[in-house]
Amino acid sequence: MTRAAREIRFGTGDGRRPVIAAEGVRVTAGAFTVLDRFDLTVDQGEVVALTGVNGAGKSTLLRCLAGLQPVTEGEILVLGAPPRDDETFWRDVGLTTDEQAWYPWLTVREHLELVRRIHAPVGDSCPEPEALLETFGLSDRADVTPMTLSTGQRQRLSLAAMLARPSRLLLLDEPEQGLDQTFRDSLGTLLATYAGDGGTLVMATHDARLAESAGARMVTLHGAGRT
Ligand SMILES: Nc1ncnc2c1ncn2[C@@H]1O[C@H](COP(=O)(O)OP(=O)(O)OP(=O)(O)O)[C@@H](O)[C@H]1O
Repeated sequence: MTRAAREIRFGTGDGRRPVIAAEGVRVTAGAFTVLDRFDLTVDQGEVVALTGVNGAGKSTLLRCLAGLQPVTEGEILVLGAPPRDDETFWRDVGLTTDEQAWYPWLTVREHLELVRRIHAPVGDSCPEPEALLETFGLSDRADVTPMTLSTGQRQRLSLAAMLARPSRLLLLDEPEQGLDQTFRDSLGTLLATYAGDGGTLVMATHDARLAESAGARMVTLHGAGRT
């Protein structure tokens, strides 16, 4: 029997809040202002959906929250400190972008087992690989390598791998990419469960239905333009 998305549980909370506090964030690229005096506060257990037209600055904001891009002005605190691209930060934070990397000598199942083993002891805080394979519809592809999966199946694996280890904050850039509508609905349930179990999630998305099914608060970015 397939394990339904709503049956998966996560153990992610520790009571600190807000998880994200961004104030007066300004990001420029040459003469172009990408974000201008942007504020965002996200509490533990919240799901926030960043929406807006192409070029509105959603991915840029996610990169800033992940410590991968500096702000020109303003301040960002993530889990109580400025985000920094180091192993301590990434132990707490999961990020998905459209850049995926796989080991060509490991199967789909082995990728999930590897993630779990690296983060051991994981205990009950994360679903086991077999449960993730079922929930993400990858059970019959568990013994092949990721490069032989379809685009949508690889996106499923990417999301499953992120949920295979403990985290306190997930930053997702258009997680709906490549996913069929049925699985998008399951993903919304999974993300809502992650937040319900104490995790915090910020995602850039063009899928209002996914945002709604994840129980997200919508934050619309408008871009800024030439200074
Ligand atoms: N390094 C850069 N140099 C110049 N312009 C940049 C740079 N990075 C981002 N931009 C510009 O900033 C704007 C915001 O880009 P960003 O990728 O954050 O938008 P987005 O809202 O995620 O868009 P999409 O919905 O298409 O993914 C775009 O106009 C982009 O061209």
